[in-house]
Amino acid sequence: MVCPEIGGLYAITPNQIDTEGLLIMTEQALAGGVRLIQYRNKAAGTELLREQAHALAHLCQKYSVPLIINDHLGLAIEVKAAGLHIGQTDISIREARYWLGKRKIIGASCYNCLDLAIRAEVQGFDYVAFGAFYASVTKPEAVPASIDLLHQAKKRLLTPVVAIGGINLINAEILIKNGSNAIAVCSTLFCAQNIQSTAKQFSRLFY
Ligand SMILES: Cc1ncc(COP(=O)(O)OP(=O)(O)O)c(N)n1
Ligand SMILES: Cc1ncsc1CCOP(=O)(O)O
Ligand SMILES: [Mg+2]
Repeated sequence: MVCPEIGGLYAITPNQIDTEGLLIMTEQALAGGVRLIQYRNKAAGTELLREQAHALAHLCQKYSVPLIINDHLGLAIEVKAAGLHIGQTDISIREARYWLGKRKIIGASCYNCLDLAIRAEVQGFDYVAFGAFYASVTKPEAVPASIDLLHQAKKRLLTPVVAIGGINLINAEILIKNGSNAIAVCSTLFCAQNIQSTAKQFSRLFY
């Protein structure tokens, strides 16, 4: 499936336990032109995940920006999110598609592996994500991916490509020039002094 919604700055939320703070930061990112939000919180328990996902769904609706939930299918269904991001150790696309239906966005982590992405396209994922392209403070254990992988992916795939991992305002340009449809960013965006202006600067790289 070719999905026109996947492009531009894709914000990955940080492990924030203060919901009010998370909403303030996310709203600044949205005001700066973020095109997709992924709710990812590896530190939250079930109740906090539910509270934050509901609050983010409401906020994203206000800005008409799709909210993608990381890992948790049930949560994506509960908050009527626009989609789900799944890694290789998460649930299968078959199960995710069965519960979410054709109209939701389902993204796949393909790490540094073109074969995974080719398979993901056949299986009907809406985007494939590669990375980490650069050292990530959010996920230091992520496997490194090369720019050459982007070239190969663009030759072989129709599915939009998302680049992730240690992306900042300098290296983002290289990833975009080499074929990334979207760049997924957590720390450079959410640790910025001015989140809105940082989001704007990332967004401008796409036009
Ligand atoms: C856009 C995007 N790309 C990759 C990932 C990583 O997903 P996964 O491999 O499942 O690891 P966790 O994020 O769950 O730690 C992602 N979340 N988003
Ligand atoms: C979830 C994930 N997968 C690979 S790197 C990463 C984290 C991205 O965050 P940052 O932009 O802070 O490196
Ligand atoms: Mg995961």
